[in-house]
Amino acid sequence: MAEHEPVLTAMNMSVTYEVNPPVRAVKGVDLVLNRGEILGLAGESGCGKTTLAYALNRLLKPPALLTSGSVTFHDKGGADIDVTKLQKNDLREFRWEKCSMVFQGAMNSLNPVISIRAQLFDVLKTHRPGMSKKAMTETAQGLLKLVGVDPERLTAFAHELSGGMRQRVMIAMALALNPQMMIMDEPTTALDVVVQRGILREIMRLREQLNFAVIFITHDLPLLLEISDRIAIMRSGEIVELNTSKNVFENPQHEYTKQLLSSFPSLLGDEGAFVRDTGQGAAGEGAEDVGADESDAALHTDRAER
Ligand SMILES: Nc1ncnc2c1ncn2[C@@H]1O[C@H](COP(=O)(O)OP(=O)(O)OP(=O)(O)O)[C@@H](O)[C@H]1O
Repeated sequence: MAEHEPVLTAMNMSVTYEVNPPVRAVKGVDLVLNRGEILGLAGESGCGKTTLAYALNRLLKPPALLTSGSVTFHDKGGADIDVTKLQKNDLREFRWEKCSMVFQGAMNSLNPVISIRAQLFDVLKTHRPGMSKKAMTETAQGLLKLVGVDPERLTAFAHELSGGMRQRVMIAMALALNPQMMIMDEPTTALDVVVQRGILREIMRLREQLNFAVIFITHDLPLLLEISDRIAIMRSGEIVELNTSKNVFENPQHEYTKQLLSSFPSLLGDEGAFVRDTGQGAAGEGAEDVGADESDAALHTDRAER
């Protein structure tokens, strides 16, 4: 659960795409992510969610330009890291060791010609150079187990895994160096609903177990209401409302939040249609869920990948 101790503080973030005419995609955004919390970032397509995430992780490329803002990472060792000033190795280390990212299409970015083991080993060899082969194997097996994939699958190639399993492997990679925070940008959108739910439960269970914080980006507000501690509502490059999930749902303040809520009819159904998962139940369900999800993943692989 969230401890109200910040792990990341972003102030006055503004990003412009320097095209003609310029697009001001993010405008003066302040955001604090607390240690161990899931912070949902919601808003319709094009409102600037991905651009903001890239700015936080220093992944912006031209024509995107950070025109203002600071990002401070509060390391668990006590040091404050000015992310906007990090260079080369320090930036590389920050991106995987402290703050990792899972993208929507991540599962398609697995290398098709080398095994899952080789890809996990690559991460470990680069960031943990002294690690023995035995230790790397154990770590890689442990990571797959963590995300509910049979460690036997280490020798598999990407095409031998379902879409759901590949996305789980990407989450394992993002977890490989035990980061303090993760940015997940539509990590399950390309998957069918059953596989999606299995992975979301897994993410919630893992965050209970490992206590990393998550910025979870999606346009799917009902999903965020279920999994997030707090939700930031973004519109036209600005965060117009930021509150606990409960308050966003029960007592939305901004007109746009109200509109967004009303655009999901399922949220307005009979009482009981909306059930917020506390994460407690999810922790115990992990193992069972994996089996269900894997068989479903196998059944629906084609659909998930279309
Ligand atoms: N390379 C680019 N050049 C110009 N404008 C861009 C570029 N990339 C994004 N934009 C614009 O920046 C704004 C924010 O885009 P962004 O992708 O961050 O939104 P988003 O909320 O993540 O959308 P989605 O949910 O569709 O991914 C949009 O108006 C988009 O058209």
